[in-house]
Amino acid sequence: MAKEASNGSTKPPPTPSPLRNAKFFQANMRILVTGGAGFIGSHLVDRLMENEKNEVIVADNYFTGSKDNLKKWIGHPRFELIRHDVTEPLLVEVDQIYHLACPASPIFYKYNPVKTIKTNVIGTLNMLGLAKRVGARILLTSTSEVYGDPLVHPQNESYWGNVNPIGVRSCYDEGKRVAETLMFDYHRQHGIEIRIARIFNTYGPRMNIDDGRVVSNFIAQALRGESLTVQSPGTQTRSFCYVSDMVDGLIRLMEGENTGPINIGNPGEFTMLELAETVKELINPSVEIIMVENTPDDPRQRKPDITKAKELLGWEPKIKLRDGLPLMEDDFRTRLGVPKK
Ligand SMILES: NC(=O)c1ccc[n+]([C@@H]2O[C@H](COP(=O)([O-])OP(=O)(O)OC[C@H]3O[C@@H](n4cnc5c(N)ncnc54)[C@H](O)[C@@H]3O)[C@@H](O)[C@H]2O)c1
Ligand SMILES: O=C(O)[C@H]1O[C@H](OP(=O)(O)OP(=O)(O)OC[C@H]2O[C@@H](n3ccc(=O)[nH]c3=O)[C@H](O)[C@@H]2O)[C@H](O)[C@@H](O)[C@@H]1O
Repeated sequence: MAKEASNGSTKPPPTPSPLRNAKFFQANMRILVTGGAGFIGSHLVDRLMENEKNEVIVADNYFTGSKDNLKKWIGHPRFELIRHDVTEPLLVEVDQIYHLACPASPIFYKYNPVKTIKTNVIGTLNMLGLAKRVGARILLTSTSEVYGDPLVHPQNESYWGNVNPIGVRSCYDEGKRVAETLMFDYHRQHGIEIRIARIFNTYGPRMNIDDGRVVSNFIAQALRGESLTVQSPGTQTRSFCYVSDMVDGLIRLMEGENTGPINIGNPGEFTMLELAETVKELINPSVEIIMVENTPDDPRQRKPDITKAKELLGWEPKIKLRDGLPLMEDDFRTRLGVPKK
């Protein structure tokens, strides 16, 4: 049983699938990754596939993800890729579910907000229903956006947040808040084994080139020789975690004994102007930095308090921003066809 934050009595977890006792059952761990064709999901799949005891099933509707991210596993006997939208029920027999499916870049989650909230609410309900039916443990990738425009800094998990319920970001941040609520209600009411990660801004290879998020925007702009677009006022802060650190944190959370929510992120905090200056210095000193208009409800500051992750998961990030940016640059150069001089 998970140790923590149950906020009330819980039922014991449901018994796992009868397949567990079947005569021809293989001792492999079957793992479903929703959103596994996306940025974080595909890196997670790479790590899970390294373990020969794991069978991995990816369910993705390819809204922001791509088969390309998984091409090295297509056809592998321990890997299966399903075109599936999580707003529809899914019937598979699995032991663990990493539930990532949801567009993450503000440009994409605001593109069809009704679909985004359906993905967060109905999609999470469907995955919890699946977890209940087969007795699987389920991990939700929630977000630091549940803290909204935070009035507490840095943010720890006991902060309830400052979120606009009717703004243009609400489909995502309120959607994730409901998803967290559903996770805890299924845990208390049905004994489902849950894990909640509150992910802070993550970057790395395989982000969509035109993803719209700040790190990928600045790197693509620097490589194309375009001006770096800092959205005003430029003093807003974010804390950036390299994707391999993130994947390590997610797996530790899934394998550990704590429900969470647990912040997973890198506490190194930068203003967007500082980030632009760093990208300019490291990638293309000849580009300009320009100030452009911002979007509504942009959080002014964000930095994770990772005390819980350190104590409960023995996790902390290893890769500093200055070391992670060049790793991402190499991947973007290859995809944009811009060789190093
Ligand atoms: N990258 C970050 O900085 C960050 C920060 C906080 C939380 N998260 C969370 O982590 C998860 C992964 O984020 P990412 O950065 O890899 O984003 P991403 O957009 O690259 O990946 C999301 C994946 O989910 C798929 N998807 C979207 N809607 C779906 C649906 N209805 N049914 C099935 N698949 C669907 C997409 O096609 C894509 O492959 C998301 O849940 C996101 O909210 C990410
Ligand atoms: O980590 C999180 O919890 C959330 O963070 C991000 O949302 P956001 O921080 O707004 O991400 P970006 O779009 O990358 O913006 C970061 C900052 O950069 C600024 N920005 C963005 C793009 C750009 O070209 N220039 C620029 O200055 C934005 O105004 C914002 O202040 C992710 O996109 C969400 O998926 C995720 O859940």
